[in-house]
Amino acid sequence: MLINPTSPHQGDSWLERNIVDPSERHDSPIVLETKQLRVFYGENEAIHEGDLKFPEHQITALIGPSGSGKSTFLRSLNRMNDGVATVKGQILYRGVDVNQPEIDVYEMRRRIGMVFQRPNPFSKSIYDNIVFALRRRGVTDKATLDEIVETSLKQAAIWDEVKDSLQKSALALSGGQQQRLCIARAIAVQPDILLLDEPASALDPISTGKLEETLMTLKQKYTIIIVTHNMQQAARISDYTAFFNMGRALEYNETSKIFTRPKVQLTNNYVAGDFG
Ligand SMILES: Nc1ncnc2c1ncn2[C@@H]1O[C@H](COP(=O)(O)OP(=O)(O)OP(=O)(O)O)[C@@H](O)[C@H]1O
Repeated sequence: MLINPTSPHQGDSWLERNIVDPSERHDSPIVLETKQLRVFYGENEAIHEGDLKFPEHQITALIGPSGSGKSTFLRSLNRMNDGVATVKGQILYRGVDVNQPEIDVYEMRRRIGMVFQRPNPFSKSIYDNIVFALRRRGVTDKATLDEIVETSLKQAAIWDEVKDSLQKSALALSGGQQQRLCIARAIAVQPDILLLDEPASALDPISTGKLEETLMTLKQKYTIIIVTHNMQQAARISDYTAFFNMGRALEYNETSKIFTRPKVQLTNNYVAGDFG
């Protein structure tokens, strides 16, 4: 079926969709799953079809044109949209719905951490950025904190650059270093999943390359879901890719298939650069 992306919305039937279930083709368990997800900003329904399953220790990229709902979808996964948007349907983290009223949101966000588009270190030392959440959780032993600082900075591939200046202000770091510091801060609390919303969009190509290398290493320990506008980046680093359009996940498959043999015409048009 030929689809014209500029066609007016004509109900569901005109859209082809092709969503795979990674658990059918991959040994990794599913750590996060959305079911019948719908997200509203007031009357405006920003997500109306986004049932996806995210496999453990894989990188999944969310791609699609501006305004297609990628960030809204991502931010719903750990309830960053609380108070801003209304979320309907289920978001199952290891089988538990994160939207249940009894969920401890603070603890849930420890397990499902987020790194934002612009690096947002606290106006504190590099060391204090990493230990901030740990101290709030009652960890005070200096040797323990020192060890976590070193491990987190090493995992985020920034240790060698900052190990001699841990007491320096985080704001004195370059943008790329600040973003890797924010990743170190997110992993210091031992999350299970890392959500990243266009983490390289404010970075130069060299910093972007370092960030991508870091993410490829981190997937050995964490499940990663990343929103990116950069198609090459999605192709380089992700195992699975979901293509969003007009509030729907239209196609979801292994990244190599999305970029070489997409099944939905609109995905093909998008990855070929015909619109966006
Ligand atoms: N805080 C908000 N309040 C009201 N509407 C919003 C809000 N955030 C997003 N939207 C709307 O929801 C829709 C999806 O936006 P969203 O930012 O999720 O898309 P996106 O695919 O991430 O776009 P981009 O690639 O430009 O960041 C858009 O119509 C947008 O205007």
